[in-house]
This record gives sequence, C-alpha cells and structure tokens, in this order.
Amino acid sequence: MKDNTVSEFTAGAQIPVQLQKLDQDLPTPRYAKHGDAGADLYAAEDVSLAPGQRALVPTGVAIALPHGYVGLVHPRSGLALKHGISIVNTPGTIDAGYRGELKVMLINTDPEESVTLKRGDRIAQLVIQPVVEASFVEVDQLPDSDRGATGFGSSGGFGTSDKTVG
Ligand SMILES: O=c1ccn([C@H]2C[C@H](O)[C@@H](COP(=O)(O)OP(=O)(O)OP(=O)(O)O)O2)c(=O)[nH]1
Ligand SMILES: [Mg+2]
Repeated sequence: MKDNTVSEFTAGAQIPVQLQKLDQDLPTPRYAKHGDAGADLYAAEDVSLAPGQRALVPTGVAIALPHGYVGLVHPRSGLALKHGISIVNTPGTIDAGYRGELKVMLINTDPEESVTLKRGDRIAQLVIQPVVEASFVEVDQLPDSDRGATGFGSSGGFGTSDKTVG
C-alpha cells in the first residue's frame, strides 16, 4: 500500500487496513465467521467490574484506517446477554487519523453481579465503515420534508394508546 487512501468503496469488498500489534502475544483481531460485520477485539489486561462500574480496557492493537473510513467499536451481544456488559460510548468512534491503541470503555450494567474479564477475552467488535464528510452550508430556512420537526416517538408504536399492530 503506497499511501493511506482508498478511493472507491464496494459493498462486501475487503480493504487492507494497517495494524500494529502493541502486544505481540495477543491474537490479531479477526472476524469470527465469514461475512461478519465486526472483527473481535481482545482485552490486553484482566479487568473486574463491580455493578455499575466502568473501565477503559486496552486491546493491544493500533490501526491506520484509510481516509474516508471510520471504525466503530460495538458491544458483543453475548457478553451483554450473559453478563450485562456494554460499552459506555457505544459505538466508540475510531477516527481514520487515530494511531493510538484502540481502547474499549466497558461498563457492567448488571445491578448485582460483578464481572471479571481476562486478558485474551474478546470484549468488543470493530466495524469498519465508509463515511462522508459534510461541507456545512448555512441557510436561513431548511427545505420542507414529510417528517418536519417531529420525532421522539411522534409516529407511535409503543405504549397502550397508539398500537400499530393488533
Ligand atoms: O471507544 C473508543 C473511542 C475512541 N477511541 C480513540 C480513537 C478516537 O479516534 C479517539 C477520539 O475519540 P472521540 O472522538 O470519541 O473522543 P473525544 O472525546 O471527542 O476526544 P478528542 O477530542 O480527542 O476527539 O479516541 C478509542 O480508542 N475507543
Ligand atoms: Mg472527537
């Protein structure tokens, strides 16, 4: 790879992403199954989380994403279901220019049980996506749209008074 630029994006395509191992003894992040959206990230340290506690957990890797891409650090559903482990800032944003260690801000949402994760456990998954950069154009008036300024449940679909099904 001569430079760090990828000009075209094709759905399903593989792009090369330079990865530096800061911890040689951990496996390289990988997609657990062919077609997975996220590559699993490993904990570089043991971490114990009391109920409600959070911790910034190192993963032992740094990457150089091509310009025009973002890395999103998503929780793993198995850890969430079994132990209530989530990510405080989910999804974490890995900027293309970031060269530091990828870190995961885990939180234990279980109200009663502490959770201990070990070095080498897969704690999160990194989803890489193309992004567009906006050039913001300031206007006095925005164009009309079907939705307008409505939101925050305005279309219904929950609660007892405005069921959309049955
Ligand atoms: O879960 C995360 C989130 C962020 N980062 C790293 C990569 C990212 O590029 C950088 C900055 O993240 P973000 O923009 O979310 O944080 P900020 O609070 O806006 O800090 P900054 O002012 O440095 O942008 O921190 C991680 O390693 N893990
Ligand atoms: Mg930022």
